[in-house]
Amino acid sequence: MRQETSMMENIQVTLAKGPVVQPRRPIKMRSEKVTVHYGTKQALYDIDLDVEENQVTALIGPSGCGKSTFLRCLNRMNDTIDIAKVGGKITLDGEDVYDPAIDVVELRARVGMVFQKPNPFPKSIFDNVAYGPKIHGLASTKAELEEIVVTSLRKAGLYEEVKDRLAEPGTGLSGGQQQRLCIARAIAVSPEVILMDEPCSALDPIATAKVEELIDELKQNYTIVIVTHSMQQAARVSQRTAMFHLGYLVEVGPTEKMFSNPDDKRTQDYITGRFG
Ligand SMILES: Nc1ncnc2c1ncn2[C@@H]1O[C@H](COP(=O)(O)OP(=O)(O)OP(=O)(O)O)[C@@H](O)[C@H]1O
Repeated sequence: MRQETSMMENIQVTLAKGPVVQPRRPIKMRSEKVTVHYGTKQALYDIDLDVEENQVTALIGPSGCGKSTFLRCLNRMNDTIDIAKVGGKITLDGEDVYDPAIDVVELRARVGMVFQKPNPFPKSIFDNVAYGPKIHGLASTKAELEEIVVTSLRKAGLYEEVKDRLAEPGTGLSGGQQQRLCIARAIAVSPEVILMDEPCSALDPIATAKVEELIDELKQNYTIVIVTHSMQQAARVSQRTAMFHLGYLVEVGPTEKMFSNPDDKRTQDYITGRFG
């Protein structure tokens, strides 16, 4: 009970530092009655969720509730899983992302993804970031490409640490630096939305703090959806929180409200550590 109270106190302290009034923003992505089946097993039921522009939306809920499955619906990463079948509708700026006319490679440049475990390519730091802009034809000269790489590394808060070793392998960086390199790689193709699937779960507290600071800065230019198991992290970085349970979206709302006065008992139980 004491542990529960102190977790709530921590979250309250974190929230107390954040902005209090959260005006609603334009809707960047909208999910309507989204379902996912893996074979015969249903993983998501009728998910209606609006993702607001230039905000961080946190997806929380106990293990196996469908957070990652939902995240992967947003840029059609579930297409890569043979047995996954997605129903319902998802739009990006009002455009149906499951429309057969949509170029999925293009979609994934607009809706980028950062994974749980940093996964730099076995290439140099420079090439890791340059790869996307090259295949998408975003630079017509070497100088333009260099400019994109440097700007992306700066935006990811990594440039100062790596500027003297851009030709060295990305895999030689620390875990936290590798994760920021992966964020730079996502940024390099000028995405509009960045999906993050537990981006700090493999990082130590200092590297986690750096990535969290970065997420806070990135929301000025990008819309971010993050899956996290850490209630403190959700409270620190997000403006909106969506609570999933057993494949259902239990509730979604301003993070402050979700952690201080949730509507649903399951949210209350989860954030106070009663299950999960
Ligand atoms: N590739 C897959 N094939 C079959 N079933 C899957 C697959 N991926 C996920 N599932 C199932 O879908 C359900 C939701 O899983 P998902 O990974 O989306 O949950 P989660 O909330 O992200 O979990 P965690 O917090 O543990 O990462 C689970 O029952 C899981 O076993």
